[in-house]
Amino acid sequence: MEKTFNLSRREDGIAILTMDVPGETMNTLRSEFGPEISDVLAEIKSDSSIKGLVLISGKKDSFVAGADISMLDACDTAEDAKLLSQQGHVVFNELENLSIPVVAAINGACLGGGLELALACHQRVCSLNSKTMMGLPEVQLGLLPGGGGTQRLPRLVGVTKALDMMLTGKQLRPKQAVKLGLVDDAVPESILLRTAIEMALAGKRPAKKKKQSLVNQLLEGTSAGRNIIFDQAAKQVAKKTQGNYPAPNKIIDCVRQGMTKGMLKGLEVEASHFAELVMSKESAALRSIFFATTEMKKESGAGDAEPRQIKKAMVLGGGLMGGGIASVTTTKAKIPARVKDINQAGLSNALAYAYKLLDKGVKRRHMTPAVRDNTMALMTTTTEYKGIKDADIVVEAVFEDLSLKHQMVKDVERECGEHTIFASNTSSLPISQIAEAASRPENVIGLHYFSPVEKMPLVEVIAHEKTSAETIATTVAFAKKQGKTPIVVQDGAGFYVNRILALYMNEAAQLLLEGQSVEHLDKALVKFGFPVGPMTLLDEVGIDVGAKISPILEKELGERFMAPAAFDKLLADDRKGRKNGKGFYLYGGKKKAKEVDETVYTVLGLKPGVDTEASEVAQRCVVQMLNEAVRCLDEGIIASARDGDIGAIFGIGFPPFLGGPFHYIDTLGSENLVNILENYKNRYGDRFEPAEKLKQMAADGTKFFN
Ligand SMILES: C[C@@H](O)CC(=O)SCCNC(=O)CCNC(=O)[C@H](O)C(C)(C)COP(=O)(O)OP(=O)(O)OC[C@H]1O[C@@H](n2cnc3c(N)ncnc32)[C@H](O)[C@@H]1OP(=O)(O)O
Repeated sequence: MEKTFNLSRREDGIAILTMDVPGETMNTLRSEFGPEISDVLAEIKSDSSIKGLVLISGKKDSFVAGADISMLDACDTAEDAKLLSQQGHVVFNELENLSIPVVAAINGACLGGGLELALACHQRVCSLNSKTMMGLPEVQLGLLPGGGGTQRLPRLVGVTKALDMMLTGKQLRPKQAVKLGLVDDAVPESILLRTAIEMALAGKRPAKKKKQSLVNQLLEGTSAGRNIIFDQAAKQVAKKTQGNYPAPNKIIDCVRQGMTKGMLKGLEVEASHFAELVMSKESAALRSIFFATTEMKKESGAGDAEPRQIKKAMVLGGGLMGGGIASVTTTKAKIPARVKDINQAGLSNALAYAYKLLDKGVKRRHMTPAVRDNTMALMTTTTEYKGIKDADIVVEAVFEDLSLKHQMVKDVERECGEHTIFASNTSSLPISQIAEAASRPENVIGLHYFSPVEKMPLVEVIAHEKTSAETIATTVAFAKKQGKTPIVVQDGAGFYVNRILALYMNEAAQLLLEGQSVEHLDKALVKFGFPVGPMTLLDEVGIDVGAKISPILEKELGERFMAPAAFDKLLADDRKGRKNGKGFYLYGGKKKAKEVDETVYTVLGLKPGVDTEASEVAQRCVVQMLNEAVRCLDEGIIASARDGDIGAIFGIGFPPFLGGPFHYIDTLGSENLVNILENYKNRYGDRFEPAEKLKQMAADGTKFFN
């Protein structure tokens, strides 16, 4: 069998240990490597000519991406998982206890177990390659660093900073890693190996400890101080996770026990907690998201169709969405974008949007002002159709007005090339209706972004029946370059995400009209696992936007989408939400905590105070979303349950620890869900009628995923 580890000796006594997993694009750690690495370590220990060791990756732009997540997925019992962690401890401890200096030379992704491997080395040097990132992202998989990271990281960089890294899963760039003390140096890739060799030749040295503030020294230097840190961290975790994610508290416990009772005890606790988490339903759900998104990265969205290259883009409309789209096009995809608006204000907004994003990078020191300015030069502006003949794609982001979009289709076909794609960012209008104005309908497609564009990872690529496969593939590739996760959905009012969101929001509105308070509603859905509650979301998206979409959905999809009429009173009272400082909440005040605008009850003629059990409030809203998601799958709006899960999680923040609507239905059981819906139908009306596909699955006892 081809080897993963290759040991080469130099005349100066430094040995180079190269890790290169055969046939893989990334190095990952697998238990099967155990015997091989143990043999290599034995060889090193027995060879007195070896004066030092440098560990490096044989992969381009990647050090080690962590433990093989598929290996973790294959664990049948907690004991299996515990053994994996303990194996890692044995190898990493043996590496750390070598008498010769061991230096990790890091280029590219160094994540999870990969960073734990580097932490077991005596020193670390990384390249300044833009792909060099270091972090312990296990918490994002519902796990914790099971290769000694919960013990070595706090001892290297301090408890506070170690907890911050492990509880957020943040990935550090080279200079950030040097500043933190995670690595000893960051050098150009061309001299990485040479630098590591020099460090090894210089002999074993204690890692450069970064000076800590007096407060931190006091806090971290005493058990009482550390307990304050741990208790504070636990409070923050409780607030952020609402108790829905077990990993963070176990990370805190590993660090607490290790710092209190010693590293040996800490490693023992780490292996036990790691094992429990590997077998947890939350981690299984989060791992399924990793596998799904990794699989989607390789899909064109249109079978074998080859995407055309996008060398230049145009964005019509420089407002909130247009500005965001132009910004991610230039700052992420590095594709020139020409923004057209009817006035300078819109153009200035787009420029300011991009500059603000880039300047944040300069302030955080991971971008130079020159890079910022060169990237800004990729964005040009115009109030006329000039300089766009060579645009490969035009993204339209103007008002939801069909006649206006028809005019733009005609303008683009007149002013641009015959292959130029017209991609509409419409959030509700069927693409087939927009394409009616096109003489080349095969070039017309929907490309629906979510606000804020630079943060929300999802885009919906909406094909109407005449959209060509090449147009789909090209649009999907364009979105991926922008750093987006695209799902291809079929044409239909509201597409997928807004369609399932609409019923969820309507149910929240019904609950409000029944007397639930705004804050009770929002707290109930945040407790369930959403990032924000429905009333906050409506304020953020815009009450006027929601009011515009509802009648379109009702007309196309039926009266279950009819929004409560009382909500018209909100618009009559000019309540649009955050955008005009008047909605369900107060805006512009000095208080940090958001306050409900109590006058909203007067406008709606309500006296709140019913406040039913939060779990039922949440369930009524969520089962509406689940039921409609099943209808979307049944109608072919989404191609798979996988896409439906990713769309809901990445588009509206459906709780990731539940794996998405379809994983959640499997967890609930379709029969159980049908019973819940039937019960609500009897109590609250036909809008809870279970989807036909769901009833069939309940009868057949089938699941969406095996
Ligand atoms: C011991 C404990 O501490 C437990 C752990 O270490 S848990 C694992 C922690 N590591 C991670 O969470 C990192 C996961 N990977 C990524 O975030 C990304 O893959 C990347 C940032 C490393 C690289 O991203 P990108 O350049 O976009 O490449 P892909 O995501 O497409 O990945 C390329 C192929 O590598 C496979 N892969 C990457 N990481 C892992 C992993 N940890 N386990 C298994 N496989 C991994 C990925 O599936 C791709 O494989 P393919 O065959 O090419 O499709």
